[in-house]
Amino acid sequence: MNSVLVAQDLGKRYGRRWALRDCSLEIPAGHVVGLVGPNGAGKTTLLKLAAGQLVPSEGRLTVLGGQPDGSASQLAKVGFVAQDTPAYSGLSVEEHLRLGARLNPGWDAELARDRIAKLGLDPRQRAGKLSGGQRAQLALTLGLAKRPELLILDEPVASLDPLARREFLQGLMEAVVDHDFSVVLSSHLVSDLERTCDYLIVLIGSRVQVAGEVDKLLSTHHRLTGPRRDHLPSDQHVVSATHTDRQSTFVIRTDSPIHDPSWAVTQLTLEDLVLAYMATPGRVHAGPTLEVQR
Ligand SMILES: Nc1ncnc2c1ncn2[C@@H]1O[C@H](COP(=O)(O)OP(=O)(O)OP(=O)(O)O)[C@@H](O)[C@H]1O
Repeated sequence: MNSVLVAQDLGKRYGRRWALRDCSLEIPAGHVVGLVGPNGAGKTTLLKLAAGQLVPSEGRLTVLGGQPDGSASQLAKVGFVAQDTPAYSGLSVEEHLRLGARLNPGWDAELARDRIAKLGLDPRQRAGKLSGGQRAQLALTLGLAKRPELLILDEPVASLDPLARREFLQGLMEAVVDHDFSVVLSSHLVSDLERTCDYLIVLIGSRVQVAGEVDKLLSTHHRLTGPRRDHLPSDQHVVSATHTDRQSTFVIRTDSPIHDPSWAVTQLTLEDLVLAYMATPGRVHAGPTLEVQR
């Protein structure tokens, strides 16, 4: 597998406090990857480490085959759009583009100019006077015009209204089609990820709970609803379980078809799947009775 990022026992500590610890994961190339997890899971820390903005306290991290050490060659390969879509408020749009050109050897001036024109942004307007959506688009333009092999976006659309979010993500997707690069995108807005991402990682407490291609994840996770049972067989990977007095609902992960007629089997949306992992991270239930044909 060609990987854009490989982390092994990666950790980052601030004083005595670990922001990320024992994090191991591998992100394959050629995907738009959605990174989700609850507040404080370590997503921003992981993404900043990958972008070379933080130095690991322990473990190993390889991004595009190199160390994210802040070197010019590594910085040229990785674009980073940070959480607060930063821009220099006193600089105009045009000045941002000029700065981008000066700082990035692979700068695609035509892409940047075309994008700004298409967005209808006035090149003379100061970034501080742009709307949140326009500032996010400017930050995305700066990230794209670097022509990175990997573009990392940390909750870029969190503060945008639904239309601005859609336009931002559409712009991102068009750029991926045109220029063929890998993307890692963190967001709490799973419905946005559902439209955008083809690979998902759920990170909780620094640990990957589940990772894989979205289609595959959706086809191997099922919701079972039926008469109350406290447990499923120990070989079942139970992601979550909820019970009323008379009814049980399990979310399970399996490649096999389910033939037990006492279960109503329904498919999950990506949001259901993420919530199932977030509700009961890492829990695997054991016990009797589920007929699964192998
Ligand atoms: N500069 C810092 N100093 C001390 N602790 C920090 C620092 N940055 C992050 N942390 C802590 O590290 C943990 C992980 O933070 P991080 O921002 O990586 O999580 P996150 O998953 O991105 O959260 P959110 O979804 O809220 O953005 C949190 O407990 C946070 O308080």
